[in-house]
Order: sequence, then structure tokens, then C-alpha cells
Amino acid sequence: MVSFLDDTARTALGAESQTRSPKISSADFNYSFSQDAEDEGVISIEELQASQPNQRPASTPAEQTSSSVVDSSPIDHRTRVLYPEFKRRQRDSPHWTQGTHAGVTLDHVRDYLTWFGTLSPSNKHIADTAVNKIQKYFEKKTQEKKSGQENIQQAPDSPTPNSSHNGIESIMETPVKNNTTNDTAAKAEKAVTLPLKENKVLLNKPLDGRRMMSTSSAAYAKLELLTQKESLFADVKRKNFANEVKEPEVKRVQAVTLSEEQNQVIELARQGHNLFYTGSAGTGKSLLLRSLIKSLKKQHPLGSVGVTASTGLAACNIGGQTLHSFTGIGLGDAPADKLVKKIKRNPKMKDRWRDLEVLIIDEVSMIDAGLFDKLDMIAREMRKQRDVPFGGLQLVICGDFYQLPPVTKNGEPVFAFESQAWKQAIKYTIVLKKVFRQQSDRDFINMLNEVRNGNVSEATARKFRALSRPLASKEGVIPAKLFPTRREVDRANSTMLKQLPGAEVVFRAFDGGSLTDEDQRQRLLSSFLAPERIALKKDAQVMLIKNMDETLVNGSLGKIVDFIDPDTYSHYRSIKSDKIDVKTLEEKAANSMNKGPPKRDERHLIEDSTVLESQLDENVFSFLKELKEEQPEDLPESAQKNIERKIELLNQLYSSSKNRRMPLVRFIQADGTTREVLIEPETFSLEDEFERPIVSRTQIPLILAWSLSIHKSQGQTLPLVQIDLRNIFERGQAYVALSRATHRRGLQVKNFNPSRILTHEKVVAFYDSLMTVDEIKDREENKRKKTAGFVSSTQLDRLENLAENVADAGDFVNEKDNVIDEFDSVWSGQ
Ligand SMILES: Nc1ncnc2c1ncn2[C@@H]1O[C@H](COP(=O)(O)OP(=O)(O)OP(=O)(O)O)[C@@H](O)[C@H]1O
Repeated sequence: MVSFLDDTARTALGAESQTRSPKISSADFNYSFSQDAEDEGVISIEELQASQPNQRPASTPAEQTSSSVVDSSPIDHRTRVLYPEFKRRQRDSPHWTQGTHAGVTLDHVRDYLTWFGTLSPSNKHIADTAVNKIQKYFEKKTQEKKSGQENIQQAPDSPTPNSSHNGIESIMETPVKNNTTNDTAAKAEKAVTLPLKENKVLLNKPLDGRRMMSTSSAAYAKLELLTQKESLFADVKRKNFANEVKEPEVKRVQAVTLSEEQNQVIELARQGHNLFYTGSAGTGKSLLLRSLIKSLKKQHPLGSVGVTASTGLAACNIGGQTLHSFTGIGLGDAPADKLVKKIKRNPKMKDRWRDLEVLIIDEVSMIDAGLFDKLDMIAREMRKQRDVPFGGLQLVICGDFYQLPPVTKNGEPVFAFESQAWKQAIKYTIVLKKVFRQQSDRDFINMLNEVRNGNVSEATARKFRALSRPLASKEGVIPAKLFPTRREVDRANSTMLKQLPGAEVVFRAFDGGSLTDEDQRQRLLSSFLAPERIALKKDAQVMLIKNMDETLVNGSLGKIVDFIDPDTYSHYRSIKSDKIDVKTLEEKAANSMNKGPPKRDERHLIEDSTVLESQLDENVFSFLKELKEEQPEDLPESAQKNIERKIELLNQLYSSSKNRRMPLVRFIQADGTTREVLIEPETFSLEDEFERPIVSRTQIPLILAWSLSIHKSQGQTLPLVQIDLRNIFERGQAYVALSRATHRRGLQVKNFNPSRILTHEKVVAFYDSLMTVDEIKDREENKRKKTAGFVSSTQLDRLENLAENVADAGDFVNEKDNVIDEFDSVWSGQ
């Protein structure tokens, strides 16, 4: 843990705190750069408050004799109220280190000093000294900043913004230096230890005593921050990490590091703002959200961060629930007051709403205004805070309104951003600008932008039409096919399946749930990803539709290796890991074979008519073959016999388990390696407020994946993809489909017709209403001209100095409290 206050300032504030009763240790003032602050023993606000009965921060001799005098003072009253809050902010807010202080000007600081100086002759002296110090400090910092920038330009080993390869920021491994305990190193460390899965993989590797240093070009990049209502002054003070890495570069490894703008979203969310972040397809919204969720979960108590998305698929992607099921609104059709009653009947849901601190909503484009307003009303009611949007919940919302709109029975969709609740609740809108998905084909990004805006030029249309040529199949990888309608998808998949040799294995779903209205039931069931009936074959290309663990997630692609029952599979695994001898295997196999008929739901799941081969595919035994081939000479006859006996036993098991066989799938993982997993049935359900299924479906969590509907492809990245746009029926559909591709090389487009590529006018207007970065900068610049400039962390450093001076003065304890109070006022822009 690293304190952001330098020693003197900390001593000053710590010393000051010691005059208070009860005492608060100087550790209370520590700010941790680590996102694991809670884990590192940083005192919580509750603890802090508990340590200050009545939250009375000041305790001067005068107060000790006559507390009523002190209590009647407006300044002390403010101090009393603000002090714990001040400390909380001091501890929690990156403002303190990064200097983002919307609305606070140097004039405030000067006014303050002037006022402070008028209090007494000694104060005047202190104020003058502080001004002096401030001036010198400012000059020094400006000088440092300047020379830092020069160093960035000059240092041969310092990465520049151009040093990122294909947009992936590089991470440099640098030997740990003796002075790596300094703040800068710690900050640099933080930059790579963001809770990003990709980073974690990298960081989990032993580093041979080397410390990871981010050389992200983004560290110096200007923020591209758009905000709808409030300006977030983006004068973020960034240290030049690379500049301080004196050692020559040791080794470069490629890794995914969050960009500056992505990090900024995390910072804003951690500061507790209600925000909506958006951006074109491929700007890393989902990747960022996964990181953000981890970060917020660490920051907030268990169970207080609600992770939701508008659709089941999107919810799976972020390890959450649908918004409907999480909030307990079921189908959400009833009026808000009825829904509140319904939720209140369920104690678990009541607790959930009470404990909730942050509500995350992904794929917000598919949520309509009506639902958004209802949720606002429900939240106010459930949390008994009727005057605050969403009852004081923090909202973190993500999505792209240019992509798929809310489902409407008829007429125009009404988007969430049109709701009253949105206007009241959402303070920050951030538009991510850097496109990662198509970064190796810049011209393609421009083409996609035209599709996004529904304004395709003739030149771009020509380029899209040129993409109708067939794709060259690469190393047997068949491109994914995208179609607008489910019918087209099913047809394309079954054509592919038929072309494969071998028998079909058909799995029928097992449906349940309390809903009796058959029409509604079918409508809901048909929205599940898992089909009622799925026919598969060996070698079929499939997609997993449930998250299984860190590496096998909804959307993972694989091929079916074989169909095996769980017993055979478990024996197969034991043999593979060499954990079983022939004798034990014989015993276990005998038990399994005597098991009797399969269970009811297993029987139902696999169609009786299915024909299965009686011999396990040789793929399954490849590891044994390899073993034999690798050691033809050395393998003793007994060992060979053992292997053959094991194969024989497996085959016996296999043929005795006809109706229990499940697909064994070889998945391709993100790092290119493969992993075999036996897929067993899973239950998908839509639940009521008591978490009882309204409708449920038990089915193997796989779908054929040669072809996908455009709706299901939302959120995917597809390097090889064929798209047929003939039957597009929704605005945004063509954009979603085309933007799945990473490069034109891997994209085939059929039936491209620019006149059918449309966008919702309302969406265009909404995005137009967001200010551009340049506009924000201009606005800030104008303000700056009018005032003396914005307070940055440099100014706050000066205020710390001021506090230090006051502490040194000793006699001015009362004023010292005023300093703290004023300090807080300056900080919060009052
Ligand atoms: N900071 C980053 N550095 C490198 N690659 C990144 C970064 N952020 C995202 N990516 C990559 O960009 C691709 C698109 O990311 P992601 O799916 O999160 O985008 P998205 O904005 O959610 O897209 P969509 O709106 O189309 O669903 C992914 O392959 C992801 O790994």
C-alpha cells in the first residue's frame, strides 16, 4: 500500500488528527493506490465514523470547556458534517492523485487564502508563506512536466504512442530496482494489475524477479471523454512512467492493457458516478465491463453489485443475470406499483434491493424507456429514497444504441435514453473512441462508420459489394455464417450437418416451469438460446451457450469429437492422466455397466431413434496411440497389453451406455490451445421473484455454429464470417453483422444494399447531442480564460502545504479545522 500524501503532509494532517478526541491514526489518511484497498486494511468509512462518536472532529481547549459555543459555529457545524466525508473522499477518490476537479478554480484557492489571512496577523504570515510556496511549487512542477514531455520525445527506449503494436499496448518487463517502492513504480504496477483477465494470465506467470511496468502509450494520451450534461474536466495528471524506467528494455511481451479511456471509465465508476459508456462496435465495451465488474466487486461489499444485462446471452457474457430476473420483476409487464408489491412479498428480493449499491446494466440498447422508468420507480420505493433517482443506487450502464433496438410488438421503439429516469440519473456519458476489433483494417472502420450512421456513400457501397467474392477456406476453418432470421440460420446449419458422414444424435429438451399460458410459454421458450431439439454429429461445429469457467465461456467454439456417457468419460480421463491401473479400471467398469437403465430425464433427452456407433472414435484414443508411437521400442509388452485392455474396457463401457451419451467437444481456447470437455445438460430458466422457474428448459448447452443469427452474434468477434443481408428487418442489424468481422480479408457480404441500411433518427440525434472531446476542451478553455484556471492536484498539494503550515503554527487549532473544511470545499467545488 502506498500513501499518496508525502511524509510532511501526512505528518501535518496526522499531527492535526492527534489533537482530536477520540484519536484517529495517521493511517486513516492513507490513500491506497492498490485497487485491493479493502484487503489491505484501509479503514472503512463506517469504521472511521464508529471511531468518532458524534462525528465531532474538533477538540480544542476552547471547545473542551464550552462545547455549545463551538457547536453553534456554522464553520464547526460544517466541519462536523463534512469531516468524515472529507476523509472518505480523501481515501477513495483518485481525484486526490489525479487532479480532476471539475469547477474548482484557482480563484477559489486565492479567495480562501485571502480569507484565511484576514483571520489574524499570524494567519496572514501563514497565508503569505503558503502563497509563496504554492508559487514555487507550481513553477517546479511546470518545469518537471515540461522536461518530462521532452524526455518522452527524446528517450530512445521510451515507447511513444506509435509503439503499440496493432493497437495492443505493450508491457515491458523490467528488473526490479532498489527504488521500486516509490510512488511511480507503484502506480506503474497498478497500471498493469488492473483486474483484467488477459493481464492476469500474464501476471500469473513467474516473472523471474522482474516487475511489470506499463509502457502504455495511452498513459500519455489525452482523454477522449464525452459527457452529455456535465463537463468532466479531463486534466488528468499522468506520470510519465516510461520516463522513469531507467533500465534498458529487457523483454517485450504482448498483452491486452486497458486503454486510457477505458481506465477512465473504471475510475469514474469507482468514484461512484452514475454513468453510461458507449462506443462503436469493437471499442472494447464488453472487455472493459468484465474488468469493471471485478473492480467494483472488490470495492463494494459482497452482494451489493448487481450485474445484469438486457438479454440472457449478454448476461452470460459478464457472469450476470438478466435485468428482469435480478430485479425480481419477472416479465415486467405489470405497472410499477404492482411490481413493487410483488417484490416486497419476496424477502430475498427485498434484501437484495436494500443491499444493492451499484446496478450494472449491459446491452442497454435493448431496454425500452418504459422499463427503465419502471425500474427507477421500483428502486425509489424499495430503497425508501423517493426523491433520488434510482433510490440512490449507482448506475453503470453500457451499450451502443446504434446496435439492436428494444423488441417492440408494433411501431417505433422507445429507447432507454428517452426515459425521464435516464435524464435524471445519468450524469456522465463516455464515448469510447478507439476501435480495437478492426484495428488492422482502418479503411474498414470508416466503412463501418458509414453503415453505423445509415449513410453509405457510393464508394463505400462499391467496396462492400466487392466483398461478395467467396472466402478462401483457411486450414479447414469454415467461416461462420450470419443471417437475419432464425429460419435461414437453421436451414444453413442443417445443410452443413447433412454433409457430414455418420449418424445424427438428437437431443430433445426437457421443458418445465409454472407458466400455463401456452402462447406466452412458447414465446418465452423460443427466446432461449437452447433449441427444443438439436441434432448433432461427430465433427459438427458447435458453440457453447453457457459460461462454464474462466476459459470456456458462452460463445466458445469447438468441434464434437464423439458422444460418450459420463462414466466412460471419467474413466477415459483417469486413463489419460495415468491415474488408474487396469485392475481398478476393471472394477469400476463392472460397477458402471451394472448401473441399470438411464434416468428419466436422460432418456428423454436423447431421442430413441438415434443410431450410435458402437466403437469410440479413434480421436478419443489418440493420446494412447501417441504414447505407443512415442515409445515403440521401450514400451514393454505388459504395458502395451495394459493400454489395449484399457481401450477394450472403455469400449465395453461405451457400448453399454447407449442412451446416456453426451457430446465430447474439443474447444478452441482464446490462446489457441484446445480443451476437451464432456458437455452435460444444463437448465436455462426465466424465474419469478421467488426464483421459481416461470419457464425452464433443460438441454445440452450447445448450438450448431456454422451459422448464427445476427441477434445472437451481437457481442461476438468473428475473424472469418459470411453475411447474407437479403432479409434484414431491423435498423442496426446490418451494422451489428458487419462489425463482427475483424478485417475485410475474412469477410464475405452477400446482398449488400445501401438503401436498406437504416438507423433510428432518434439515435443519431442522441449521439449528436453528446459533446465531442474538442468541444469540451474548447468549453473548458473558455472557462479557464475567464477564471484563473482549474485546480489540479498541484493546487491540492499546495493546500496540503497550507494545512502543514497551520499545523506548524500550533496555536490555531480552530483555524486548522477551518483549513480542513475549506480544503473540502475547494475539493468539492463549493
Ligand atoms: N484495451 C484493449 N487492448 C487490446 N484489445 C482490446 C482492448 N479492448 C478490447 N479489445 C479487443 O477488441 C475486441 C472487441 O472487444 P469487445 O467485444 O469488448 O468490444 P465491444 O465494444 O463490446 O464490441 P460490440 O459492441 O461489438 O459488442 C476484442 O477482441 C477484445 O479483446
